[in-house]
Amino acid sequence: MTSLTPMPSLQAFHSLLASLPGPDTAAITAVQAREAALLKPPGALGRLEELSAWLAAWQGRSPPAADRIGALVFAGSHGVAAQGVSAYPPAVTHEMIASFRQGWAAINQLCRAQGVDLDVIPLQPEQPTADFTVAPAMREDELLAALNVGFLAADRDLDLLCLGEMGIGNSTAAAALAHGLFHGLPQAWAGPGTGVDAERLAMKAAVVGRAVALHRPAATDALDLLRRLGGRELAAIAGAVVGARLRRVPVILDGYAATAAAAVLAVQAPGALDHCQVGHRSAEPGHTLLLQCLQMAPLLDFGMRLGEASGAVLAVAVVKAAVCCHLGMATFAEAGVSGPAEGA
Ligand SMILES: Cc1cc2ncn([C@H]3O[C@H](COP(=O)(O)O)[C@@H](O)[C@H]3O)c2cc1C
Ligand SMILES: O=C(O)c1cccnc1
Repeated sequence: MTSLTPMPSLQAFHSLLASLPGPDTAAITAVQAREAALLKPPGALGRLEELSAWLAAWQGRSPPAADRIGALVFAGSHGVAAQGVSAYPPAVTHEMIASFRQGWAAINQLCRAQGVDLDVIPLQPEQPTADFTVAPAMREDELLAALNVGFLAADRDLDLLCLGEMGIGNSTAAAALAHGLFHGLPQAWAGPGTGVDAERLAMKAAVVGRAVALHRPAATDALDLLRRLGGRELAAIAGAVVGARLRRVPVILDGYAATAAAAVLAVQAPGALDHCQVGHRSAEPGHTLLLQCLQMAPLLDFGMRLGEASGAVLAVAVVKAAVCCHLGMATFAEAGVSGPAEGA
């Protein structure tokens, strides 16, 4: 069943953001009532219990499910890569798209391990965005088109959606977005990405500083910063987050790049990421800062810094575990186990 139609204008996207559906409070209450009756001291499953309630809230049903799980990897090319901000050449973006199709990449194996359906969605990888140190990365029509790619890609029947990216140079775009949205110092937001040396890292931070100095004064709002500093794959992630919200599909975001793309929505419309979890804390230092700004706690902390939705898909194991406990455990009454001691 599909139900989303392309957004005709950026104004339409703004309107959607201003009227996003909220959580299903009856489903939350039902999950919490069952959790309280299950065979464990109340709250003893910690965040697993919270995850069951979160899933139910945003799926709009109790009990929640975690059977049909998808991962979308959006891929795009960045003009800023020509500045030498990555340890790898821009051609890797295109080459990795081919590798995803062959099943050779890390994300292919993680999806197989977790029972997740993978879709790789290229956004004109042969045509880099403009170098944002000299001009806005995208025109308004390009931003709208990329948002729509993500928005419509999220239009599927799923219990959970993992979002990630591929795009050489996009850890620079992520740093510029984070710096543009949350201020601080460019050096705090720029990290090694694919593994640049100290000299290149200093140059990358300078690129981030120059880009934000150029674009922030002119930007009309957070979405306009995404147009100026983002890439097509990052805009597609933002579009997919909104599409999933409308389809009542909870989302797991991947690392630094995916979280920076989604952060645009949080700044534009507080609460816009309430149906999202962050799958892991990336080893990219800016991700920790960004999570603090967003007040989001990652599900895992595995020292990963890959992208490709890898951290989001790995975290699916945790969400599945939450649902298995919620559905499969007996209640005290069913098991005939004694409740708390009197007066304890
Ligand atoms: C072989 C290879 C596979 C990857 N898969 C994801 N990325 C990751 O690295 C890129 C960001 O780092 P930077 O900003 O330093 O270019 C993105 O494409 C991201 O998805 C990869 C990078 C490489 C080299
Ligand atoms: O956390 C990420 O998204 C990330 C980190 C390094 C390189 N590419 C992506």
